Amino acid sequence: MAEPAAPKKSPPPAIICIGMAGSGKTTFVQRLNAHLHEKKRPPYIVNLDPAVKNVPFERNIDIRDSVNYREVMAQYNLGPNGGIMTCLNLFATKIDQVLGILEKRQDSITSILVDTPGQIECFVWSASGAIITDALASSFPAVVAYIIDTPRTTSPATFMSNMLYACSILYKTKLPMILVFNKTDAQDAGFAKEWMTDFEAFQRALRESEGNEEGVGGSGYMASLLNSMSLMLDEFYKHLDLVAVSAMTGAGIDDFMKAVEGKCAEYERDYRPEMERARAKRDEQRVKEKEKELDRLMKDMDVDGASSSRSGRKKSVKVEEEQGVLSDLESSDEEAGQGMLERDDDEGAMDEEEEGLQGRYERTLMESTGDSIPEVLQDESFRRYMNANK
Ligand SMILES: Nc1nc2c(ncn2[C@@H]2O[C@H](COP(=O)(O)OP(=O)(O)OP(=O)(O)O)[C@@H](O)[C@H]2O)c(=O)[nH]1
Repeated sequence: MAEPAAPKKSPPPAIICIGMAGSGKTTFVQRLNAHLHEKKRPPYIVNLDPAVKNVPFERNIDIRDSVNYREVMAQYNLGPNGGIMTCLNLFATKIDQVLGILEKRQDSITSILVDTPGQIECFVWSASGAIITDALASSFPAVVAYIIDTPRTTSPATFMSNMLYACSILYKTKLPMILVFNKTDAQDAGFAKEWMTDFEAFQRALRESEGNEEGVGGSGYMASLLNSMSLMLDEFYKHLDLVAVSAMTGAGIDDFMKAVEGKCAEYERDYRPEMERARAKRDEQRVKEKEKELDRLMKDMDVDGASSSRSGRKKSVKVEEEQGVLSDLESSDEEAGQGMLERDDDEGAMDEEEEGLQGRYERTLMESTGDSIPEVLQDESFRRYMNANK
């Protein structure tokens, strides 16, 4: 009797760490990395912050290997934020290669950790940020870990601002989200849990903050705005998990990993079907547009009636041939990981590149001299010359 097939391993979750500057994203990724290594479940790490100087852990893919932030700023005459966005745009053009590498590795890794730039809007509100998150989410259960600097969120107004930001990220990325209250070694996150679960408690805190230096309580316009926003956020909190951690001491990391498991299940149940529906709609739209364009092209070519209809047919055959060539090119472009530098196997990529150059050189020679392999290429001494010059 045939052996029952081994159960298929579910793809590793992609944990995308997003948060305000200084909230502790890098320290959190470092802590998670150490924790997962300790559990013998090493993660795969992607750094998307082109401006960071030192990253205190080993990365598998680092945006800084593909684009030089300082050079981009100088070359395009950009400021720091423009530089980060342009680096992300350049990196986004290679995202299919990154995915190729990740998919190749997915059986041997247990999670993918993605560190993002501190300039949160450069990532969340840029086209490239959306391309990168969508691409990751299309192949892996993706979860956003929104890192919050707890000691800086204790006043109702800053808490509210942070929650609104989280809310906008949730609606922008449309991915399951975990609120990670970090730095709990310096400030307990009990107040946040209370405010998120007890609307009255938050209202009380708002009233108490009346007259303090932020002046947001009381009966003014700000107070009524905060009141109505907190009502709206009450609904939003139902979709979120809250975990309190300290990236410094490692407290709460187990809770975070449990929350990730829960969110992966949510991703499979709610997000994936929604995403697949959206993708199918997009593909259908694309096919329709292509058909329309082809139709228009055929009409344009059929300008002078029957005499040209024969040549029109010929041309249409040619168009089909050209399309075939195009789709061949597209599919060969999509081959996993070509050109993208993965930190542990870039040498292999170089060999492939050189192979490709020689292949192209030989093909060009063949095209210029006819179909058969030219004698010069059959010549052993020429081959040796080519190899010596590789
Ligand atoms: N007390 C305490 N400090 C922390 C914790 N996590 C991070 N920090 C400190 O917060 C500061 C910022 O941490 P980073 O990890 O660089 O923050 P980041 O969000 O990656 O910063 P950018 O990428 O520059 O936005 C550093 O001084 C860290 O030492 C924590 O859990 N507890």
